[in-house]
Amino acid sequence: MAKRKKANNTTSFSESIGFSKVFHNEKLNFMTGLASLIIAIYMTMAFISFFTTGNADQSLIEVPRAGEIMNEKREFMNNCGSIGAYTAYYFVKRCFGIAAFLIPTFLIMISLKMMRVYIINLSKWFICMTIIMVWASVTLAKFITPLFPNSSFNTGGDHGQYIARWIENLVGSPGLTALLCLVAVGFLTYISTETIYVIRKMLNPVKFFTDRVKFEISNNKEMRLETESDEMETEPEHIVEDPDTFDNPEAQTINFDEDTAMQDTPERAENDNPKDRADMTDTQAESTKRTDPEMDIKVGKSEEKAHGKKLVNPDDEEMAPYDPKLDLENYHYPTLDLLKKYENDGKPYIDMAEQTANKNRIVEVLRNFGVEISSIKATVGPTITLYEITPAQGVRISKIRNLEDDIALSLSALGIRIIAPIPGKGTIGIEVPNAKPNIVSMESILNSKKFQESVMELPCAIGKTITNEVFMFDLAKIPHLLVAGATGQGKSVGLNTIITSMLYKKHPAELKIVLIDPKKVEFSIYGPIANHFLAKVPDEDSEPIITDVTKVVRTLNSLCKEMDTRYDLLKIAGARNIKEYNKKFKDRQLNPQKGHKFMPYIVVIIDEFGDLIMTAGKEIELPIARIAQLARAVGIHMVIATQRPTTTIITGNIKANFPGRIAFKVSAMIDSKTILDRPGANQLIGRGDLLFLNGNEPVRVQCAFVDTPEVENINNFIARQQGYLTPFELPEPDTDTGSGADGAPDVDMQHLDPLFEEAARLIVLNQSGSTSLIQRKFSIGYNRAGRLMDQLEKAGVVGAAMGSKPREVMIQDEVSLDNLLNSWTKR
Ligand SMILES: Nc1ncnc2c1ncn2[C@@H]1O[C@H](COP(=O)(O)OP(=O)(O)OP(=O)(O)O)[C@@H](O)[C@H]1O
Repeated sequence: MAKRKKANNTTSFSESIGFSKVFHNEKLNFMTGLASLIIAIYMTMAFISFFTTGNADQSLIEVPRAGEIMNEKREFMNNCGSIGAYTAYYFVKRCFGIAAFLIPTFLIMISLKMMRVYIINLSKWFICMTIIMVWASVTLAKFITPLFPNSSFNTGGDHGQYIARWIENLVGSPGLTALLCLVAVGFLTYISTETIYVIRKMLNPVKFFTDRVKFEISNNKEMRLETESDEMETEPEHIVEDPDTFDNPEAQTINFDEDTAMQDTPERAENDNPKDRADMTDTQAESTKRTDPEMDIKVGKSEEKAHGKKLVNPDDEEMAPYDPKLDLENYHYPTLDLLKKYENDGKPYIDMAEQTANKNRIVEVLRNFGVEISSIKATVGPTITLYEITPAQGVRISKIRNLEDDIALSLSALGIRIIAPIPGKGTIGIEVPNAKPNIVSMESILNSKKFQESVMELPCAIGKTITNEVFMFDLAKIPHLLVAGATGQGKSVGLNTIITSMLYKKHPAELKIVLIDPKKVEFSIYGPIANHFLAKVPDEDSEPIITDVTKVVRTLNSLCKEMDTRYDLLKIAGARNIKEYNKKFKDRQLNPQKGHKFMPYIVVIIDEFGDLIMTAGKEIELPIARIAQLARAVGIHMVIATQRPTTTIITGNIKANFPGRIAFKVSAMIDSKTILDRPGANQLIGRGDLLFLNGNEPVRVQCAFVDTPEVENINNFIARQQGYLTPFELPEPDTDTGSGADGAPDVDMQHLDPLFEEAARLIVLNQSGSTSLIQRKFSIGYNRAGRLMDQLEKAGVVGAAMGSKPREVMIQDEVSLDNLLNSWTKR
């Protein structure tokens, strides 16, 4: 698992003022938040009281005497005592005047955030409030205080007065006024671009009343229609930039390319139609002339509507498409400021001396072995440099391939890999690890245009290639992924990277994750988002992350059942896959009363799959293979990880059904062959260096690094928002016994399970008819425990199954149980 990494990174505001650590402890957070709230209220009361008592208390504060602060004789008039008087004196009188009220206001915001009442972007509010406070203090001192010449109270405080006087000395009163206006306008523009329109309107009011519609053609490719009117009935469309969501300006910029826009927007396509063009009125046609950008448009009187008969089917009228996100319509996707930035993020560090030395050594070694090359080119990646060699005419590729170890020796570096030839190019690649590897941050990956603009169903951005491109794949297309690598080489970080990138793109209504974690520690950080993103079989045990081996079988069987149900629904709906089905459902072509429902994607992530196979063997392998074979079309995808890439764990059955493979560094070539069907993974350098295979040739990728605090931040961000009431419920799996005529299962009571008697005693002693209790106590699989339970039902020890609840225990004490058991064993 990712250890906490100390990196030289830029810290966020909350980190720098020490809040980020506090934010991780819920109780501490709450109490600190509550304390700040009380302090803020106290400050506000002291400030208010200052207006009536400030003068009286001033002399006591300015000429302090020993012990006076104890206020034993109640010399201080302020309602909040001597501390209140001092606080108010300092902040209101000495600092910001009336504007000092913003200090307790900001404190209230901090407390509300810490108590998780609201999600507040504190850094943004801090900047805004500081600007307002400083500005207001100077403005009040300049303009309001002179209105009350007899008052000893200065509305802008000493700070305002001092700054106002200082600027006035430099630029005079008009200069100060202009400066204050400029700051105000600049600030309002920062808050909202609407300010620009208002100011334009104020500067040229006549034009705004006369020119209500204007066409603006900014360049040949773009044609923008700006309609500005005082009585605008429809709001102009703005692209709202949410600074909280993504701070990559490039990715937020939407370029409208003429060609694609014409294809994409139906309105444009219509206008492009020659017939429609002919129908355009002269006035409209003229409006598109670029040489005549300004014109009036008269809207002709529209035809009167027919009354009486309804032209539209009343049922169709309300058929707005179904939106699965409506349940959590205020859900905010995690923001990029939750992730860390690193030094040199995204930019490879190029050490020219190192590059030249490597090049010289490669050329020299090859020459020593009689291989001449005609050119060599280096591409520096985050952790690896690729040297592309073009051999001289007549040189055999196999000759260079055989020199792998010699080149590695001469470069005295581990992790050299030779790709001969590079697919699609007539060159040979030699990958050499950089002396100073760069960390690829998750932030740099998710903040890329490629990720933000991706329209993949399940986008997984896992890192950067050697050429520094963001590497992504669509898990929905893969459709199942096998991750393997020796311990400590970056598997867990890799799994977190996959989960994180999906969390950044998917709404809780669209994605459900089943987390299986036999190691018990890897996925526990995802506990807080259980009600948003996790799925589980309903059980008396509320833990949504499955750590118990016996429960894994149950969950996998349940997933098989969900898969079968989904296939049935797809069949009835006449859809070939989940995408088509969900589209039909959204278009309201499927009736929810007939069992149809919106299907979220389900991603099953199993860490340490090897452990499971060792303990439960076929019981695990069979459902996994079944899901892997069939579940693709119904949106169930699997990612399984193991640190033991042996053929006993990654069996032929598993391999055949997991076309997507990620190999982190492994110790032996044979392991690499097991995962990738070829060597290569044994030559990686670890720490997230991986080979991704899906089809032909593996791609070398440096996995993005996301550490535990980052994942916690993301999860807390999601957890603070409204979620569903429970994790997504998977169906109760079937036990493999049928039902008898009496409703009780068809059970073979001639061959009682050897654990029958012990299980009966366990149930009676605990007075709990729980299958998982039997599983846990005897460390047996779900199927066997289920069969035992059925035998106990038939014997009359427990009642019938009651869904996910434990069964009723029919025998109250051991004496009655002994009698019952005797009767059964005698038969
Ligand atoms: N992409 C990465 N970039 C930089 N360092 C990494 C990366 N991935 C992993 N590391 C480093 O390697 C360490 C081990 O990673 P990780 O915990 O993911 O290994 P693992 O294969 O899951 O090990 P185990 O199987 O024992 O859990 C991390 O703490 C981190 O220091």
